[in-house]
Amino acid sequence: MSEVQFKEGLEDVVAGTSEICFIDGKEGRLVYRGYDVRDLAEQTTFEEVVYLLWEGNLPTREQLNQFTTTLRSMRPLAKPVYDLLVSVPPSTNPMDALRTAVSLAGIYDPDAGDNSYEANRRKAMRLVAQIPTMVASFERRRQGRVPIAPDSHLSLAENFLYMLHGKRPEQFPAHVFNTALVLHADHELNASTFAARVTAATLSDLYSAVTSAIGALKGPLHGGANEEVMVMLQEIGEVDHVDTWIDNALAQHKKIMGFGHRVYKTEDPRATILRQFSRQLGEQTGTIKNYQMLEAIRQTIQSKKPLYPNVDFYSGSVYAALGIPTELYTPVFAVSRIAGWTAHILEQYRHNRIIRPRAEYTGPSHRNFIPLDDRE
Ligand SMILES: CC(=O)SCCNC(=O)CCNC(=O)[C@H](O)C(C)(C)COP(=O)(O)OP(=O)(O)OC[C@H]1O[C@@H](n2cnc3c(N)ncnc32)[C@H](O)[C@@H]1OP(=O)(O)O
Ligand SMILES: O=C([O-])CC(=O)C(=O)O
Repeated sequence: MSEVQFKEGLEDVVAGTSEICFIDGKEGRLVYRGYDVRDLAEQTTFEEVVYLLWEGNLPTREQLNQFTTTLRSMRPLAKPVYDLLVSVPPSTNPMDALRTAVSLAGIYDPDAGDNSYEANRRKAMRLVAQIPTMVASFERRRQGRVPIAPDSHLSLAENFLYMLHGKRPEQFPAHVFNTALVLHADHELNASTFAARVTAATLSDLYSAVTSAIGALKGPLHGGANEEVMVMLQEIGEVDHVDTWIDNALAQHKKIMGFGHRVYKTEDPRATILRQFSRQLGEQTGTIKNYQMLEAIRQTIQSKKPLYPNVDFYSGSVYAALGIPTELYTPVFAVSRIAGWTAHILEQYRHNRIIRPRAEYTGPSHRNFIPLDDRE
């Protein structure tokens, strides 16, 4: 029998060191490179946060101009990647389309095969620039429409909404979407980032690491929960039905999507900010019912259990108010989290040791071998 101690789900296990992101789960604080996410949320562009996560410091205006100019020039997709996205069946799950497009993009990356730091930094930039184009192009395909080419005059947040809807967004929706991207950019060793680091730690390439991460993000216990919250709202239907629906779900020990967190033992600070946007945008766009139902769910749950909303609880209602279809909520998470994944992959390459934990063996101990013809 193994002498190795184990914690189910690796709860509270410290699996590495990182300079990128700090979470105070008791106080409900999220910090990127020393900056509280509440300060960054209202005052920075997503591009500044990408720079911060990668470089460790906020850029000067000149550095930011150079950085965004390069990012904007990298938005168009390689032709085979574009062709893939407009040819897979429209019924394809958008996360599957994104995972496959990212994997294919790795083959056509001009730095493919080069695992130097500089090449990986350029690959990371291409992915931050191109994942929005991939997600929007596939959404147009799903709708039976022609993809819209990126507009290099627009910020990353504005350009994504433009590629989705075919018109430049108003200032407030673009600001809200930018803030959502800032809030989702990194979160320490969450499941998808851990998957990315495990792959990178074998010294596999950056695209393989990001493909691993996308697969992990898709699951409903992680990034996929934001879509499940909207499915739950549709199932409940009316604010008046919330109490009964939640009572039944809890009695059946069902997990309420968008609630609970491995690290936060209080409200997720990102949920607090997104709740305000959910209400504001809900009032402005006639989608306030989503917010009202979410608040009724929160009150019902919190009257029974010390459980708190996480980032996925309100994000869908914000995206719905921005005209983003439910099936895109998790891909939109990837549009932002690519910043954190790549920051962690680059950090892993800089101080690498293969990640290889142990398992506590719970199978049978010694058994006598029986030749094939003697087995019953
Ligand atoms: C971006 C993100 O990934 S944020 C997370 C998104 N995921 C979700 O919203 C899915 C719903 N939530 C969950 O499944 C979980 O809370 C997770 C996966 C986020 C965290 O899981 P864990 O840290 O393993 O917590 P665990 O499942 O052990 O829950 C601890 C206790 O809280 C309860 N609990 C946790 N989350 C929920 C929930 N969403 N609904 C109901 N009860 C819950 C559990 O039943 C358990 O209760 P018990 O001790 O009486 O058995
Ligand atoms: O940290 C986690 O486990 C999940 C999460 O909130 C995130 O990835 O943003």
